[in-house]
Amino acid sequence: MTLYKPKDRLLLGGTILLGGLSSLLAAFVSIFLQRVIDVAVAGEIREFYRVLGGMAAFLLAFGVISFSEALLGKILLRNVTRYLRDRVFKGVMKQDPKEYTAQNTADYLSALVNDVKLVEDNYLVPLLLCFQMAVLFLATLGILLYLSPLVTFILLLFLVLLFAVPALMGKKLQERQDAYSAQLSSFTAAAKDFLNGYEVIRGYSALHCILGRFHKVNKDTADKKFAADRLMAVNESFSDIFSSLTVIVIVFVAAWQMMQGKVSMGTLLALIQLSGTFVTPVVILMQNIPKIQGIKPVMEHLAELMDISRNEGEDSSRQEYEMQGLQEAIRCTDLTFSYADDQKVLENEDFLFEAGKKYAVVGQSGCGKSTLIKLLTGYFRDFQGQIEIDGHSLKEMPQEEINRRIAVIHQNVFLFDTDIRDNICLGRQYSDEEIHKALMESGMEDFLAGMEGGIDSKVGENGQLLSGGQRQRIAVARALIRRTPVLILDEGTSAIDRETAFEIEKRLLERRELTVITITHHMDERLEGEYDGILRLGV
Ligand SMILES: Nc1ncnc2c1ncn2[C@@H]1O[C@H](COP(=O)(O)OP(=O)(O)OP(=O)(O)O)[C@@H](O)[C@H]1O
Repeated sequence: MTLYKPKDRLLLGGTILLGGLSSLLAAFVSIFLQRVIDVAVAGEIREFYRVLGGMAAFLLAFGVISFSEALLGKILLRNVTRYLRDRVFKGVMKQDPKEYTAQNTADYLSALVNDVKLVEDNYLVPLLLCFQMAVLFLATLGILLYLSPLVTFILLLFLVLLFAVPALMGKKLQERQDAYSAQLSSFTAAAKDFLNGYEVIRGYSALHCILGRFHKVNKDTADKKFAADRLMAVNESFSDIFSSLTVIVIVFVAAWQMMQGKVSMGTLLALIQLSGTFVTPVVILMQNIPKIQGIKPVMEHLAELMDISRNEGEDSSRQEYEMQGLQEAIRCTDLTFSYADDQKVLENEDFLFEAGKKYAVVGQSGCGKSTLIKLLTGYFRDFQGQIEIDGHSLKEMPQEEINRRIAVIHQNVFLFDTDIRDNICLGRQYSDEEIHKALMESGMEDFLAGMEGGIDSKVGENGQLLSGGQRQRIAVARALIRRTPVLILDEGTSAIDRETAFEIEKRLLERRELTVITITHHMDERLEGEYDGILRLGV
């Protein structure tokens, strides 16, 4: 899985380099310490000031390098997490509808929020730290070897034993991290569900029951995290014991060597100081290596979501579709479709929707009317039989080409949490005239006149600041402004009062160039005569 853009690789290299350099400098503090003590014991005052000056310059360089390294590290984290979220989001949105709906949207949310955070905390930060600590460790080892080979040899014996611990725990921790990540996803799904159900919970006094469910999923999540943390605790306590033991060993062995006259007072103090810089990297490496090993399943999950690189074929087939609009007809031949293998929703259906004509599709609830729309608009393409738009097979048509020809006004309108204008234009540029026309045709002007912010009024989360009818009129305007030659109304005016709905539909049916397909349970009898064909599904 690629975590970095090419320019971030440079950043990573720079961070590692500076991190290594600052660790190297940190290890050399002990040499200054040794020098200053030995000079002081010998009473060499001039040499004492020289060492002091050197120390000041050294600290300055150390500060600059350490700050630059910290800053580069933060920039790297920002870039990588941003890049990861962008790629996961893009990958998820590019899935085909069947793949997309196979998982709960909370899974995607959890990947974007929790899993990316886990990668930051348990992979990126530890990885940078480990590089830095590895350099610090090697530098310390070199200096230790120079000051006292005996102490170094004893410490190395400890190490062999200590690195066995994270290696043994890595796999178990990986399993527990994986379980925690999956549980976080379930937690997000449940919390999202309960929060969305606020009105039902209040209206049916279901709070007690929902609190119980929340308590359970919350407890399971905390337990899964604790299971992983418990393993980390073993690791952490082992590290603490090791730290104390190392210092004790160094002090005793070095003091014994001093009594033998083999090391100076300065070397003894330098060795004591080095015990810190020897222990710290080892402890940090011990604590972080299992984290890095444990994050593998989370990274694999993110990689799966990112790597859905579907070729939507927008450019490759543009030539073929130069003909704009709908010239002749949409023809469905022997159309069969099922969601599950054993249950056919549509079976051997034939339809012809000719350009400029008006059709009503009627049928009882559950007979497959909305499914037919999903097939006509290329949402599901794994049907049997044929759908052709002006002779072109819809299965091979790029989505963009289908969207240029067909717009749907859905019964359940989704509105983004922005303003009315944005919900109509959906990121495209339209002239004031085009917007005005769409507002008029969708019957929106009346209700906009009563709103202080007009078309720039906020709609709230999924349009909750508006009424159902107002939301539906926005959906009508959203479809009309695209000026597609085909308009499908999936009960698209059911939330609007009868008279306004009649007016809107009548106006649409009067537009000669427009092909209209209305899906409805209740056809206004005044409009029946306006249709060129009434298709009955499921009879
Ligand atoms: N995403 C889906 N996965 C599985 N089955 C589905 C899915 N969507 C719809 N169905 C099933 O397909 C059948 C047809 O559903 P569809 O929504 O097309 O009916 P409809 O005629 O539009 O119904 P209504 O008039 O009540 O809106 C139903 O039995 C429904 O349970």
